[in-house]
Amino acid sequence: MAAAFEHLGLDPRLLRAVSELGWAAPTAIQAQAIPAALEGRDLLARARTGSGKTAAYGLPLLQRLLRAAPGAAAQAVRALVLVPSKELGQQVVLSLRQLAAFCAREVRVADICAHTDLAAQKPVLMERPEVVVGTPGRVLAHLEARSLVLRHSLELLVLDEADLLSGGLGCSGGVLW
Ligand SMILES: Nc1ncnc2c1ncn2[C@@H]1O[C@H](COP(=O)(O)OP(=O)(O)OP(=O)(O)O)[C@@H](O)[C@H]1O
Repeated sequence: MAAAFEHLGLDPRLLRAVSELGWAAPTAIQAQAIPAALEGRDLLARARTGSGKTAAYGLPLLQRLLRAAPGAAAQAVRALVLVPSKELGQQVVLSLRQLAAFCAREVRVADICAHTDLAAQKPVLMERPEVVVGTPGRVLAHLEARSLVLRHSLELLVLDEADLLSGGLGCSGGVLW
């Protein structure tokens, strides 16, 4: 039987969010992935659709950002989640915000997936959110415009639905989901 969420070493604020969502126990992918990710290991995970992969990376990602939260003066983008479509991105943002509901001040999640004017998204990034969720095209455009700077602050990279992303990125490493 899978371990209870309480036995995974998660921050009480994350446990409270999980409880509010009514989740009784981790799914199989969550029970396997969360302890390994909390140890800081790079992961490549695959599970069927609807198996709870978003929280499998989302919970350890949030935990890591909470565990070593720098002071407000050092605010910067620390985690990047790349998604293949804006629709998936919106789902991921919603899930991460639900999981971060009780630490929303410490960990802010920005959505730059929408295909709106770049200038309209810049204020979101100027807030220096800890987590950015975006499609490769949008992220690249913001990097080129220097409205997104990752070089000195990025700690965590997630490639969600990496099989759909990899053609566009030509990637062969990182944290793949
Ligand atoms: N431990 C859990 N207990 C109950 N429900 C859960 C649990 N973890 C996730 N869920 C719910 O299961 C649903 C599917 O989760 P999620 O979207 O993360 O799956 P997924 O594996 O990423 O799916 P997809 O491959 O379609 O993106 C969501 O509604 C989520 O809230």
